[in-house]
Amino acid sequence: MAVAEQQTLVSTPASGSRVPTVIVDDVHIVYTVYGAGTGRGTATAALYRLLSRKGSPNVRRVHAVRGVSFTAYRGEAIGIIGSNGSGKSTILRAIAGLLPTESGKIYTDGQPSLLGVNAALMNDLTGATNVLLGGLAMGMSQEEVRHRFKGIVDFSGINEKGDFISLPMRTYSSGMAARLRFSIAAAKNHDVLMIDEALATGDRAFQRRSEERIRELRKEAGTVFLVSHNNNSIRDTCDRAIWLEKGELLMDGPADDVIKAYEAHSGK
Ligand SMILES: Nc1ncnc2c1ncn2[C@@H]1O[C@H](COP(=O)(O)OP(=O)(O)OP(=O)(O)O)[C@@H](O)[C@H]1O
Repeated sequence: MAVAEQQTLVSTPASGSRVPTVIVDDVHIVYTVYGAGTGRGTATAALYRLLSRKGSPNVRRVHAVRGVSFTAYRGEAIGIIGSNGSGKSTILRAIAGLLPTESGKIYTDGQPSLLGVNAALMNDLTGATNVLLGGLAMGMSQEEVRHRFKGIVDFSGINEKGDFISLPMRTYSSGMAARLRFSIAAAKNHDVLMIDEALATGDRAFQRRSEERIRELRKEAGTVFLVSHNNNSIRDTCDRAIWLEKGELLMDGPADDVIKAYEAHSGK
């Protein structure tokens, strides 16, 4: 794989002008899948090929993002919408520097944090130890994590029904794990914070707290990207939305307008 085309943005804004935090310039992203079938024939034929182990392993390319360009500015919360497989997670992973681009360039101001990846949570360790590790992984000092510990646990709501924070993460439901991950990540101010469907797993009370925190993070001058299939979540937290479909950018504009067009398209 080629080296990721993510570059640091050196911004020297004139006073009063908007400060760009992420520039995505005509980006194409292609996954290479090794050992894939050719896609021809029936499922039975594919199973036969698999069992007979004949032929060389096939390589297939999935062109997930096609010529996408946009600029994000400080203080914006941008919703990324589109149907399943339209390239939303892929573009976020590329902005985080986790995927190389096939062509095009991504410039970022600081290190973007992709929620769920930067907070390196470990299943066999307790929630409490994960709060410490996650905080350290995000660059906080031990003192800072200790100072924020209670706030993080309270925000997550993990201890609402008993002392769960001292149990290993593997005993948590997927919703509880997602809430703790969000709470750790949201404890720090980020230049660019990207949240991929994290809000979908929490209950309504947690979603409200998270949306409030996203609004605060925006005020603290960061840029927030939110990938979600919940259009109301996007409407409540984002002023701008980007609509991807089959890897292409179909629309970029005020969240209300873009969601309206998307809903009309998807018949919701
Ligand atoms: N690791 C991978 N290897 C190969 N192809 C992949 C990989 N991850 C995603 N893809 C493909 O890239 C395309 C875009 O996927 P992506 O996960 O970015 O979509 P998405 O819009 O986030 O979807 P969803 O709403 O279902 O989460 C899809 O065709 C998918 O099959």
